[in-house]
Amino acid sequence: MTRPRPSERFPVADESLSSAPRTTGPLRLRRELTAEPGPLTAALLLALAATAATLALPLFLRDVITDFSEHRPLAGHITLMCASAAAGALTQACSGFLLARIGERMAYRLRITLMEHALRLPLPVVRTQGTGELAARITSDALLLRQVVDVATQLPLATVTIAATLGVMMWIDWVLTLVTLVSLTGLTLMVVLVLRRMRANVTGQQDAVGHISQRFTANLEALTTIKANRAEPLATRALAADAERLRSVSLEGARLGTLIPAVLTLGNQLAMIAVILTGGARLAAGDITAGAFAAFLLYLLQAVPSVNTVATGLGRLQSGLAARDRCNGLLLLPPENDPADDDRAAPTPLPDAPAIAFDSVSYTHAGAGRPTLRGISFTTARTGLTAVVGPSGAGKTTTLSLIDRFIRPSSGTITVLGHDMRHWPLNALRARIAYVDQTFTLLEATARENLQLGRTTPATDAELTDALDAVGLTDDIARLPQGLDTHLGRGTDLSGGQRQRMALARALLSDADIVLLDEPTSQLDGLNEQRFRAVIEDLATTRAVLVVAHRLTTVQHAEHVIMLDQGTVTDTGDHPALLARCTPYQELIASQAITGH
Ligand SMILES: Nc1ncnc2c1ncn2[C@@H]1O[C@H](COP(=O)(O)OP(=O)(O)OP(=O)(O)O)[C@@H](O)[C@H]1O
Repeated sequence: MTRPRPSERFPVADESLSSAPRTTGPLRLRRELTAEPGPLTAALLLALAATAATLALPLFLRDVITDFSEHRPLAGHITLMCASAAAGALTQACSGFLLARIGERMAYRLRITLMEHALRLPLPVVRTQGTGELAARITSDALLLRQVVDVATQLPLATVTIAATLGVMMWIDWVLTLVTLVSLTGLTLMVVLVLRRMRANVTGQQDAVGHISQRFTANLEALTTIKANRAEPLATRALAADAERLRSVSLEGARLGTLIPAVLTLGNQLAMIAVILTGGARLAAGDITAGAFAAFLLYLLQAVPSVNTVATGLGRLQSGLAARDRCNGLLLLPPENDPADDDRAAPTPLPDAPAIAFDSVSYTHAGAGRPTLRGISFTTARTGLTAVVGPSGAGKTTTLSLIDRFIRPSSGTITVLGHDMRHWPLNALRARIAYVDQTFTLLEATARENLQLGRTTPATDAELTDALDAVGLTDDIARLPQGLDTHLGRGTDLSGGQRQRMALARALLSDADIVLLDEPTSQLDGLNEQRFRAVIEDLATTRAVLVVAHRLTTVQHAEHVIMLDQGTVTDTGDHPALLARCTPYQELIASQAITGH
């Protein structure tokens, strides 16, 4: 089975980006910065040219002044000066644009990699991480990383400038150069100390950003409950505490940020004092001429901006490294599919095997004190309706989650269409199963796209119409502003019952062998419930339908009922048989947890 290419999973606006190298495994900053060596070299050369043009200006100015004093024509040198200024501006702009382009492309690749990886994480891991925390990686962390790109040209240029200046200084006077180097080493040590603290601080800031966006997202998702319970002040207090944490850690960052220029100024001044004192003594001793000493001081002053550039560049690099570590915290979480999935062929279903077979399966939710499922065993036929019943918290949803491999058993074996679940590549397994969960969430996409999720080939209009008719949604969809092409979510939404029927229509349109339905009638009225029963009975003639049921009407029509209680299978059989012999089942019916609507 081949894995879809990135451009198939995420649409690529700029075609050239689909061939841009993408990160696999942990993110490495150097590899990312040098992912496009051609444009990066061009940006570096253009920046060099801009620097050269700027450096040439004083020389032309000197010539113009000489022309003035010697009454020679000025046109030639003025033209050269203007051309040099224009070339400097142009090359600087081009270099800046190239760098911005490299940075944006790097952020694009990074965001795609992070989003793709997050979507492939196991559901329990995503829940533990938190949606807001994960979202912060593709917003603020990616932004920090994007800003590191400028450093890729600034640092080498400034380093070359410093090295060249030091070379000339060494040529003028090696003793003074040594004094400068010792002073600069002291300065470097101080800056390194501040930078180390800055990196830890940036990590703290980004964690605080993730924390606050997590809580805010969770509150927005629960807004109806918050409003209904007048819990806005409570929610605001918790958010304010997070905002306070972010403020305090950011202030500490700002304090460190202001330390760097202060340390630089102090270091530069100390270097200058040391050089003046030593130079003065050498001048008095006749070891250096006044002209050479003046030239040395000028070069020292010229090196200062480059030293500052290196220090601020290293500061940005620390922020980038902190963001890289946070991104790697996500990228190093193992995805839910096995690494070997890509190379594994999907097994062929065995004709006589049951659709699903559980053999002594146990499962404990992460963080739960005791097992949710304890050694459950059952089988379901290749076609027909199986109802899973049991009191609330018995483990019904957990059982369905195991079948679609959202979670993996702690022990025991699950067989799907005759093959151990571990032998199915994840995509191939899920292609065999249609799952309608309790939330009936719609994607922010058109009604047509929502209906066809999970299909390998697009459905024809006739197939869509048949599915909508079967679940009684034809009129509801026709009333939407653009019918099937109406974008759902945000402004235009469907009711709970309509969404439930959309989910059922999606199951109808799928070519899955197994259909899992988790309490599919909870939001349906009487008429739609009858429709629903007809649909699942129809589905069950050709597929295995496993339904978590709370209504007697559904259970009565099931060929097979699995009674779960406190994580164990209490009994299996058809409705009359269980009613006759299974006390927990009788109690369930009597307590009207299964109602006779
Ligand atoms: N993500 C989770 N983390 C920890 N425990 C969980 C998690 N999800 C479910 N549980 C626990 O597992 C047990 C079984 O939950 P499950 O959702 O499977 O029950 P159910 O039979 O479907 O219940 P209901 O009919 O109320 O939907 C419950 O006790 C529940 O508290």
